[in-house]
Amino acid sequence: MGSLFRASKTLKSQKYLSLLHTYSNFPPFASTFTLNDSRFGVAHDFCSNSRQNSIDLAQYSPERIRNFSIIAHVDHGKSTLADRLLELTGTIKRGHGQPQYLDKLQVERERGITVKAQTATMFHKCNHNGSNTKDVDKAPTFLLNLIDTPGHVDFSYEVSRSLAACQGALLVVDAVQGVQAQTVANFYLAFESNLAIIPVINKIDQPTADPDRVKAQLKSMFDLEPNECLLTSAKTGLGLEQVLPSVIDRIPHPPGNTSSPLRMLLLDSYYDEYKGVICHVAIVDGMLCKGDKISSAATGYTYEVADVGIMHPELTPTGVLLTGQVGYIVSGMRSTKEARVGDTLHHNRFSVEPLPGFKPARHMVFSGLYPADGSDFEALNHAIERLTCNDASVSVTKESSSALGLGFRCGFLGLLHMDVFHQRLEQEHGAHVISTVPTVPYIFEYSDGSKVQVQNPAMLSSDPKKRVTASWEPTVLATIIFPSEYVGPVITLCSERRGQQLEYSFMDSQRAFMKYRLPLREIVVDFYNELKSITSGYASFDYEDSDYQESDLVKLDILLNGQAVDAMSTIVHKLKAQRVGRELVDKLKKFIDRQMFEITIQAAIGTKVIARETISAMRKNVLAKCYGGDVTRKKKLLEKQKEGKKRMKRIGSVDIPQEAFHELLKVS
Ligand SMILES: Nc1nc2c(ncn2[C@@H]2O[C@H](COP(=O)(O)OP(=O)(O)OP(=O)(O)O)[C@@H](O)[C@H]2O)c(=O)[nH]1
Repeated sequence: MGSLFRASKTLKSQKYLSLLHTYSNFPPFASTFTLNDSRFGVAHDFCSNSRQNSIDLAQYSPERIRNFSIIAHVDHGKSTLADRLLELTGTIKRGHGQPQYLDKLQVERERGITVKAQTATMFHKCNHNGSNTKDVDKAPTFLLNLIDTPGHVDFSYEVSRSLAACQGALLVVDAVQGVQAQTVANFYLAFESNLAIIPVINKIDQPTADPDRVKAQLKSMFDLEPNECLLTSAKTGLGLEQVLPSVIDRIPHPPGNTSSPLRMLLLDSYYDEYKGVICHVAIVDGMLCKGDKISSAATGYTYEVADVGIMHPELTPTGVLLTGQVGYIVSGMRSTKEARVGDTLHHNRFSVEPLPGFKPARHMVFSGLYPADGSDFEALNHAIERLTCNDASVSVTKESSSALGLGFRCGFLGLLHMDVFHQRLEQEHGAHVISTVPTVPYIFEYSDGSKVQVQNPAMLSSDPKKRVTASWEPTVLATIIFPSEYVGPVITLCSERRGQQLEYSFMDSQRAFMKYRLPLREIVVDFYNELKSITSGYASFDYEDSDYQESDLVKLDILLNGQAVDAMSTIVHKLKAQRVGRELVDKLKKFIDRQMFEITIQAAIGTKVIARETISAMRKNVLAKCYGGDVTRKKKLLEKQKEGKKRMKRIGSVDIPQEAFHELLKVS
């Protein structure tokens, strides 16, 4: 495409026209496309659909496109920096009154974290040598696709997918906190994807900012040159003018072949009530027009493109997407099973070599999801299907529990991911769910020689002929960075969690760096909170999955009035069974209201009871504190009690509130 712009005006338009006719499904001259670039002198009719569209993408050859991500440790300022860049390029209004513009989900705004990668297309005039030109009118305009990514380790799958559409990344590091665990993880994700990395030291407005120390850390850990670091404050705007020129100058343009048949990578999708499935795509080769017929390499299904455009920052139809561009398509896909993230879409008339796609997500935590009201199973099914369209990293299979009825076993990338998924189910789809105790995927070997992966304790065979002869649990390689004065407590915590130290060094005089192999089971629940509390909030933590290790595992059952509640059983290390059993029983006692009869709560391994509590009988009288005769107040309290009961789950004869299930999740 580079030569395209060096060629004559006629050649340019002819080449585009011939490309369009070769690779689009439109017959020659039936479709027209308006090329408005004044340098061309003439306006060419090119594709009928873009006539109404004010943005003309035809003038952006790959040489004038930069696709980049913003990556960083949690809270180092990615979303704020993204806001400033969107304002700087006029993509959103300054003072638009909505900080962290790209954090669109309610859960993101409430928790102040990014959980979904978001793309926004910006246009910026700049001279290619990287300096903002004095003569703005003469400088060429670049099309910049910015992808804001989550920082939390549970969402690193989002980061690695986003990086597949990029050639470069801004590695944002807090000038006070310096390099943290997710800085290390994200750097290696970008490095292994061969991206150009621009270090950005942010928050330099802070009184305790120490950019020189951070520069030294970046040099010693990643060999990034101090003079390549940009110094910014996304809050005050200091130093921001260097960011986009550096992106244009230091990040290569997308490769891709404009004259090859269309190949586009499906990056993400979500369900829109009005438009159906909307897919985010990156055009790797060729071009796509509205009305084209495309096929999926994964499913073989064919679709007609009903709408195509860019996120600028909201969906903006352009009628066309060209090589190197990132945008969205609406193609009448009906379900999430059709929109497969990592799939290659191509014109149905040409068969193409599929793109490598993405590594499948590895699920770290499994949990059962059941409708709070058994009759809502279909509604929950529908809600999960819609949500997995926007979160392809969740695995879903149907399962049934004797206590909770029909439900789903879902695999998540971590506990925060699981929590966010629940919240989104409730907030975005109005579903009320009960989740079972999370478990990690164990492997068990039986006396008949068979081996099974167990994602649900209920799957463990109770057949006496099939005794468990060996068991294995998954482990992770954890990176922990923290101030050196906390070395003692961190080592103690890791040994309590059955960790094995692999590496121990100092990044500089103030910060220690440790690598541990830890059983996944030990970190999924509250390891990070504990680590934060023993280091006064200064430790950062990240992990990658590793091998399975042999381990002595047992199934721990919870019995209510002698009846086992399958949704509450869990698999634990034998040495920890006693403590975990006691904690589970104590928690349940706190959360189950006294009822008209006595309730016994027991924790047991096989037939051996290891902990027991009793709740004595009594009806909870909600009107006890309500003196006097205000009928409306009494009615209100009784209504509230009724509402509360609806949210309880009757197991055998015992009503268990939803919170009890949630509390059990926190026991490790
Ligand atoms: N003082 C100062 N504060 C900043 C700056 N940039 C961001 N912040 C603040 O830092 C906090 C985190 O900023 P975010 O932009 O949400 O960080 P993030 O990296 O996107 O966070 P995650 O999406 O959760 O990973 C917010 O309170 C911002 O206002 C800066 O340059 N200076």
